[in-house]
Amino acid sequence: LVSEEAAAIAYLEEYDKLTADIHYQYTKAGWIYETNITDETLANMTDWSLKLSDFKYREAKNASRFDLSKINNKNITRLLRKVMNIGIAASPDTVKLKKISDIEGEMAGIYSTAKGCIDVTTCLPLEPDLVNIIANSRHYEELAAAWKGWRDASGKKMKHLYPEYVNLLNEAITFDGKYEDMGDYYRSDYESPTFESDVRALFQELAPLYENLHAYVRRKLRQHYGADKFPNTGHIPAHILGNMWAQDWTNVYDILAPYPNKGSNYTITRMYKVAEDFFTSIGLNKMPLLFWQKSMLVKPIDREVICHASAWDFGNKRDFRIKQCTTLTDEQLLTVHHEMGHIIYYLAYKDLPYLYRDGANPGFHEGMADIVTLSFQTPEHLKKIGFLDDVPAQNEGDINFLLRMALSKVAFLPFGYLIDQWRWSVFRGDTMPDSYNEKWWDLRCDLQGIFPPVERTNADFDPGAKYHVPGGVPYISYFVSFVAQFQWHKALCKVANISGPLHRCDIYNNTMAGSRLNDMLKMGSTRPWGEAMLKITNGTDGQTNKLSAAPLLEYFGPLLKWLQENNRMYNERIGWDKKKCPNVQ
Ligand SMILES: C[C@H](NC(=O)O)C(=O)O
Ligand SMILES: [Zn+2]
Repeated sequence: LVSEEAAAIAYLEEYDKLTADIHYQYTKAGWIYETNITDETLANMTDWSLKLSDFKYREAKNASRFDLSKINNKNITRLLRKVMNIGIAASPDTVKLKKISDIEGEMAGIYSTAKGCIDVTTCLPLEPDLVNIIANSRHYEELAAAWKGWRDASGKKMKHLYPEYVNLLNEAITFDGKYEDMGDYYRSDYESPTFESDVRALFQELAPLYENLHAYVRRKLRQHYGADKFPNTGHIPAHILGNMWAQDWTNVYDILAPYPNKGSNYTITRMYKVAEDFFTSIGLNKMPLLFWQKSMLVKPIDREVICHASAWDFGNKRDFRIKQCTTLTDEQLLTVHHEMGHIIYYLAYKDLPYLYRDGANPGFHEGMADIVTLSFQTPEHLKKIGFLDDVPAQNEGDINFLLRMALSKVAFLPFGYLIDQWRWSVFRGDTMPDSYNEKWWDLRCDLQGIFPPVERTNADFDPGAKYHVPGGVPYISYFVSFVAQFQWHKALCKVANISGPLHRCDIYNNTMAGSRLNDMLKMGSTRPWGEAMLKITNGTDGQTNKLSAAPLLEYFGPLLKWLQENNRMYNERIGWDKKKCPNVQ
């Protein structure tokens, strides 16, 4: 009699090959669609997504024949559970699954081909045109036109699709009774029953830092745009923060503090080479030749593409790509490092069983994508790589540098937190279609302290104006990433014996830091993520296997002190009226 375990091992070996092959086909179909949006490429992608669902459904049935209670090898049972954890593919109703793919394809198509009109004759794509207006214009009305134009052309156009999308996802995911709703399924990636309350506690711990940054930025923007633009509720207009979603404020740094513009002696390829050089300097992998041959690094001129930057693992251990409509800005240099960080993670775990080729949790993959940005943005480093012509060290003191980092790493926190607060409440049925937009602005006004520059009603669908909502991509992973990356930065700087304040630490060229990081990366998702966290933080002054806001607060400690003094000196109110939102019905 073949033991249950031996039979399971034989099955998993066969499964590993089959799943890699079909995922290769599915990923290739996705790539062909995203880099050339047509009816045919959409149909082909939908066809492969249904083939993949069929495969998952069939193999989940096959794997369920094993009696897990008779297998005490934790690795085998973890793999078998992953074969059976198939999300919405658990639904046998392939008509509904096809409908879900069709709606997703339609929403992604609307989002990626939308042209926002800034006046009666000028309609522009999001990237790079509208993004550049929001980043560079300093005219209130021009910014408002781009902000409104984008939302009218994207979210508003897909509003009618979202209610059915939510219902179909919930029907499919609750079919086998494992999950309460689609939000419950998304959260299960973190393998923790307390995950939702853990992230809420982290957010509350970080709120005072955000509120002090918000107060300072509001005062400086009020000086620039005039007090009449700022309601006495304390909110900041959503469209003057340099980013279409007000999630990253680095583009208005020039209003907030004097700082030289970025160097012009850069090319797109050099941006990628600089990023690669950082990873190889700490002992991590180079990009494979295929990466340079197959990636799409600039926006094509002859076809519609999905411009939102992304990193791709084709599942055959060789083919890894980035798709990015790269432009020459420092925000984009961050994104280049971000997407390449994903590729480094893929390369670190590429020889694991397919089921383990994943981040320890989704936030870890995003955290790895960002971790080097905490080192490479130090002024000394930027000068070293020539991205800055000259860093006026006397102006670029600690506070200016920390302020700049806070405009991306602190400003983001409420946004990274709130998207899935909205989405989870929709999947739970707490937020119904007739209050989608109202709930969205409740959260944006309450947690981010911003308000819409033009009237919003429930005819609008502003969540749909952010890529990840029509894209069906979870977002809490970015919030988790922003917390975890500072834990890792602190630990790696300790391992690298780099002393001094955390925000001045640069692990460039430090292979001890790189090898400690790689120890975590090569684990993939073989173990629950707390063990992966310990792999990095182990033995570095009291960090544990949990998420902790302490390293982020330590990194920005000097800035918080300065902000509190500055806000007090100008008698600037901290915070805003959380339950009042101007311009929202
Ligand atoms: C932070 C997130 N990054 C990403 O999608 O890669 C975003 O762009 O909204
Ligand atoms: Zn990412």
